[in-house]
Amino acid sequence: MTETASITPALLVHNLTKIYKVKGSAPDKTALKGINLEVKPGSFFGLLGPNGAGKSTLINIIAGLVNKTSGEVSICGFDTVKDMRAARSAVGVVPQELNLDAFFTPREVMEFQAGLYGVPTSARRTDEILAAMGLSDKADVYARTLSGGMRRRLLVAKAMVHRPEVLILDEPTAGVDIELRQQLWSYVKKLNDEGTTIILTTHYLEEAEELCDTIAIINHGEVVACEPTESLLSKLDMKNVCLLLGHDITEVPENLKQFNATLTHGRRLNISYSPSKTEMAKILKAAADDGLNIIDLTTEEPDLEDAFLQMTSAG
Ligand SMILES: Nc1ncnc2c1ncn2[C@@H]1O[C@H](COP(=O)(O)OP(=O)(O)OP(=O)(O)O)[C@@H](O)[C@H]1O
Repeated sequence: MTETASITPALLVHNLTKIYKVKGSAPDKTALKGINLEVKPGSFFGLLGPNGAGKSTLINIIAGLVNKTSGEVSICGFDTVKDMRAARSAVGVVPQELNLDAFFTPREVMEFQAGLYGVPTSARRTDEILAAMGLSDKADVYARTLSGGMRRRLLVAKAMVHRPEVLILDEPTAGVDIELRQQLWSYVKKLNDEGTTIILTTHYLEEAEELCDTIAIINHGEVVACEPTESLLSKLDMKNVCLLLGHDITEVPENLKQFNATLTHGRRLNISYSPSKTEMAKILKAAADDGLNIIDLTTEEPDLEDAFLQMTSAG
């Protein structure tokens, strides 16, 4: 099926600016410099960027917690200002802070939230969501007795109460151990498979690489990249090759020095190169001219960490 321009984006951000007014003589802080973003419905979208890049500001504007300075944001076609109620019902946000009322139980948190969003009792899924988050046996204990990981999962459960079409997860796995992280992801993936659009901010690049079909990188309040994960990675003009030798050497041989080869072990040479500028055949010829006996060769593609560093190092 060909995509048509008429599909309503899950999230549309147009020319969005945020300037924080700072008290006193300090200059105002521009956190977002006219950014544009489009998230397709059903996408698993990653929002990455170094600390202070503007991710939280963006998420808080989408969630209606921070006022924008200029520009437009719409969720599933609803403008966050003109159609505020509809926009808010279309989105669920899992915040970074573990802000839960200590004297509510998970069941009460869920029921209270369902009430706030007007979810009829017959349509509530408190037990189902708590079970999916591994919280069934904690459903009736005070939130203050829950561990950090459990609180995080309760916040995810809470954000899902009104079945939002778009779920935003702001650093959801910070402080969550590996096993529970897997559990969280399997539930979030299931929601995504069922059609929920997921927007994720994370510092775990491998997590974004594994989960997200599209990734935006934001730096200094600007979007520096936004494209399908695979094409983002394939654009990186960098590859690593590792040569395993049949004999020990003590230093990088003469002909391979031009490729900035490094000796990581008596029999292992690593070379990073740009495929567009250097042909592998040239590296192999240099190695042969150096009289090296290569018994094995492995190549490595760049990962998201490389992309991230490359895209954010310019600023
Ligand atoms: N209330 C505020 N008043 C003034 N400046 C602010 C305020 N909130 C954020 N900023 C500034 O705006 C910029 C963007 O901050 P933001 O929290 O959105 O970044 P971030 O990408 O979410 O970072 P992190 O990954 O650390 O959460 C930063 O320079 C920050 O200091």
